[in-house]
Amino acid sequence: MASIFVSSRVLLDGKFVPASIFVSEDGKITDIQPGILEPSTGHTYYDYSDKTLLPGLVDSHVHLNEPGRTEWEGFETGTKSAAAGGVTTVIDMPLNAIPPTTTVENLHTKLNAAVSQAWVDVGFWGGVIPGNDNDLVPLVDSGVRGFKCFMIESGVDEFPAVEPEDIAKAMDVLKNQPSVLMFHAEMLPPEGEAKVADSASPTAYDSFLDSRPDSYERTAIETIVDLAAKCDRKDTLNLHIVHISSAETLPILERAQNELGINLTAETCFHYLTFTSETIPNKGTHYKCCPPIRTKANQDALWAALQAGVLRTVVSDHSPCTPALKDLEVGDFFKSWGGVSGLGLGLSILWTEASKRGIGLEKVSEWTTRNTARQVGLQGRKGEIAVGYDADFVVFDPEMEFVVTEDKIHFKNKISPYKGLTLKGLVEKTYLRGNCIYTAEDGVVEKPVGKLILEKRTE
Ligand SMILES: NC(=O)NC(NC(N)=O)C(=O)[O-]
Ligand SMILES: [Zn+2]
Ligand SMILES: [Zn+2]
Repeated sequence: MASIFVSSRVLLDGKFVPASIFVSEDGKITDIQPGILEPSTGHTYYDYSDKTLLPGLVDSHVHLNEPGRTEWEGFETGTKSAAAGGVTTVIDMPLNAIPPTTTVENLHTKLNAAVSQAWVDVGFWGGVIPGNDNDLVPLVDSGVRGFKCFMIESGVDEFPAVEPEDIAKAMDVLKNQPSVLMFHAEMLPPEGEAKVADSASPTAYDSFLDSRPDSYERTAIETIVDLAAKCDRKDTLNLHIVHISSAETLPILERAQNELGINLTAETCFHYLTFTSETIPNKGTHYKCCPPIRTKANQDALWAALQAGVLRTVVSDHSPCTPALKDLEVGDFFKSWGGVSGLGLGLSILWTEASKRGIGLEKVSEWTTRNTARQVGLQGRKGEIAVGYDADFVVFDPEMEFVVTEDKIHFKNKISPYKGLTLKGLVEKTYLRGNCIYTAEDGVVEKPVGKLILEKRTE
């Protein structure tokens, strides 16, 4: 049956207004009326008149690791934890599953693993590695949303880093495609690897921080911008930097965006906006990620860049592993796997921090939902409450506080620096294409109704 959702606070076009949303049987928004309408015959009526209704989040950077490293994460646990956090769409990264998503055949191996295990809608990134330039267009045609490459070792052997020549080739192939080329932007600077004192303790966070300095990120992004500036069709080439951690990159991004005419967007992550290096304990390897979490002053500059629009999206970069690989007992930052787990906690995390800074929930939604949907080419379908869009909703209580205890964590390995924090803002219910997929009382529904997103991008 068709349905009506009503609320006094619906996020419509960036503003909270009272509205009634009509949803068709197949889960599309067919009409939006101002104000709170009465129930009408022929419609199931969902009364959230005292609640806040947001569009379902689109987390464009998650590693689900299945098949091949399903003990790290999997489609079932990953998408359930997304559902529990109001995330109705995730886009899976091309690495850490075996095989990596670098050929159409490998994509199909992943799709076979994902099918009937999607509690939310799942899209896929492809990967660029040395020598797979002939695989890129077939992957675009098979529906990948774009491609990630590494400019430094990725941590897994089957996903090697690219050289500038490989990037130039990929730019040339993708410049006329409806796609986006994305970069793990850390690269050794001309002076070589950062020197960490022999006496530095491997369990001290500062030793790790010193080993991945700002100059790695600056060097990578300068290289990308130089290569893009040389591309003959930079007007049709979409580029994106994943997980920006260093504020020293911001002037380079701004110049590329505003002066060089390069279509370059960039994201940062929940953890860079929440944690600071000054307060990470020694042996705290659950905070280890690459690039690393930096200083408080650096973090303030990332917040300012979001508000200025230099950074446009905030994502989880959920990159989990098994407890043994985190090396928590010894706490050696150089041996531990790099990656922070936080899938599904993002809305509450970001709202907790934003509200301390006097930033509205409208902005939080824009960065995690509307802008991420655009980045992955799902504008017109995901990321907003608007006619013609999927009826993906979060019923959110912005005032309710909760402690992140293990029972609130739905991902497979419950290792996370967010554990124990008090967060503000509770996801009460999540709807995917008009179907309730999560309630705070009863948890995630039994049967998955998520779809694999494989339609080719249009831009
Ligand atoms: N192999 C990885 O999953 N790496 C990830 N690891 C992080 N961010 O620490 C990433 O996205 O680069
Ligand atoms: Zn990365
Ligand atoms: Zn990642």
